[in-house]
Amino acid sequence: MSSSDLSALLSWFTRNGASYDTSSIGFKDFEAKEGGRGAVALQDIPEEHVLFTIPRSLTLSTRTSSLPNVFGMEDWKRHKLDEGWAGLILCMMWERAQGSSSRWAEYLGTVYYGTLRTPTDPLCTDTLPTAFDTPMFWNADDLKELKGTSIVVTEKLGKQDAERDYNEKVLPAVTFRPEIFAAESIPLYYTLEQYHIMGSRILSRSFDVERWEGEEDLNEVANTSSGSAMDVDIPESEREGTPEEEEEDPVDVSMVPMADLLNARFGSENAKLFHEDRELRMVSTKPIKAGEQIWNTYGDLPNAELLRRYGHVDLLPLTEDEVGNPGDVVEIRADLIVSAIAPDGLSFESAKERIDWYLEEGGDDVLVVESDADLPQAMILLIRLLTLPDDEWKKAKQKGKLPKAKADAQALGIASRVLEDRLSQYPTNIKDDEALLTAESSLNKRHAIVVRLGEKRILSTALEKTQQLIAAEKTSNGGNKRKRPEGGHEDSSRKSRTKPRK
Ligand SMILES: C[S@@+](CC[C@H](N)C(=O)[O-])C[C@H]1O[C@@H](n2cnc3c(N)ncnc32)[C@H](O)[C@@H]1O
Repeated sequence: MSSSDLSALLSWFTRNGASYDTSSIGFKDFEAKEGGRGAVALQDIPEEHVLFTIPRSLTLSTRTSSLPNVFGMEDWKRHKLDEGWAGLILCMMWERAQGSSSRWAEYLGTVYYGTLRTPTDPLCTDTLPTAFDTPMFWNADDLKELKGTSIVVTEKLGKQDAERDYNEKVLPAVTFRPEIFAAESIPLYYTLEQYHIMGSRILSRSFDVERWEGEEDLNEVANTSSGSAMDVDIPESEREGTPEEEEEDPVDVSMVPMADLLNARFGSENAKLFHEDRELRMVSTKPIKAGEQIWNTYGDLPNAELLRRYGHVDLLPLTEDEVGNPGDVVEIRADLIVSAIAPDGLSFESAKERIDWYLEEGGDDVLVVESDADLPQAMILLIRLLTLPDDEWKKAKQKGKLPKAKADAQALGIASRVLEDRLSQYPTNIKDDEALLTAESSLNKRHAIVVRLGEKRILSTALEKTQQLIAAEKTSNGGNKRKRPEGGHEDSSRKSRTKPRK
C-alpha cells in the first residue's frame, strides 16, 4: 500500500461531508519499522489543532450500515449477529458486495475512479489491507515460534472462534435470505477468507465510537464487542448515565476512514480522536514539528498484543544494549500456580474448590507480571489461598475474606517455582533468542523472537528479584546461620526441574 494511492479516498472523504486541513496533514511512506504508510505534519502544528473531521454517517458500523434493517432486527438478533463482531463483518462484506451503490465503496476499495472491482482484484488495496502479518495468517512452522508466549499460553489467537462464528452465524444468515445475499455472490463476497480479512481489518483498525447524545438509534443493535483497536477519547461527562443506560454497551465498534491511516508507537501519541455531537475530530494533543509523523497510539500495548492485533512489534532502547517494548508484560495462567503447589500436597479437589471461590470473589485466572518485574499481588494472594491449612481455608470462606497478599518465605518459594515453570514453557532461552534474532531473516519469526525475548527478560528479572527476597527473608529470620544442605527444604521435590534460563 502506498500513500500515492490515496487520492480516490481523499476525494470521496471530502465529497461526503468530511474535511481535513490540507496545509497541516499529508500522507507518506515511512520506513517499515515506523509503520509504513502514515500521516505526516506538513508544517508545524500547534497543540489542539483539528487535523480532520468525519461525520458520524461516514463511520462504518452496524448502526450506520443499512444491512441490519434490511435483514430485519428480529432475524438479526435470532442469528446472534448483535453479539461480537460477526454482525459488523457481515455488514462490511455486504457493503462490499453492493458495488458503487455502497456509501463506503471507495473506502472498501470497491470503486476506483469509477471502475468497479471484485474482491479478488489485486488492485483493491488502496485503503484497507487484504494481507496481514498477524499470527492469524501464519503457517504452522511460524506459529511454533510463539510457543510459551502470552498469545499461545492464554489462547488468544481466536482463529477457531472466528471460524465458528462464520459457520454458525454468518453462513446460516446468508443462506437464509437469498434475496439479500444472491447465491452467485456467496463464493465471491461471503467466504471464510473474506470473513478473516474483514475481521482482521476490524482488529487492526477499528475504534470504539461513543453513541451520540439524542441520536436516533438506527438499528437498535447493542454491540457487545470489546477491545477497541485505536485510541479515542470519550469525555468523562459523556460516560455518565442512569444505571439502566449503563447496562447497554454505549459504544459501537466502528471503522473510521482516514483516522485508521495513523500509525502507532509506544509513548509517541500526538493526536487523538475526540467525539463531538455529530462528528469525530482528530486533534493534535502536542505540538508536532513539520516532517514528524502523526501518531495515534493503541494504548501502549505489549508486543504480544501488538503482534496479535496489528502484526508489528515496538522496539525502543530499554538499556544501553537492549531494545524492546517498555510496555511488555508476561501473562501466567492460574493453573500453573496450582501445579507448582501440587508437589507440596495440594489435592486437585481442594485446589478446584478454592480456585472456584477465588474466581467468584472477582479473582482473575490470568496473572500479569508487568515490566517492573515485581511479583503481582494477585499471585501471592492466590498462593496464600491455595496453601492455607484446611481449617483456615474453611474460616476464610465462611467469612468471605480472601487472605492477605503477604509475601512470606513459603509464598516466595512457590512464586519462584512458578516463574521457573513459566520460563520453561518457552523452547529457547534468552541467549538462544539473542543469537537467533541477529541471524533470522523471516519477518514472522523475528517478530515471534522479539515477543518471547521481551517476556523472558521480565520473567528472568522477576525470578532474580524473588530469589533476592527469599535470601533477605532468610537473613532476617536467622535462616542463614546454618547452611541448608543442597536440595533440602521445599525445593527437594523440584530437583529435576529445568534451571531458570538466562
Ligand atoms: C491503523 S493502521 C495504520 C495505517 C497503515 N500503516 C496503512 O498503511 O494503512 C495499523 C497498521 O499499520 C501498521 N503499523 C502501525 N504502526 C506501526 C509501527 N509502529 N510499526 C510497524 N507497523 C505499524 C501495522 O500494519 C498495523 O496493523
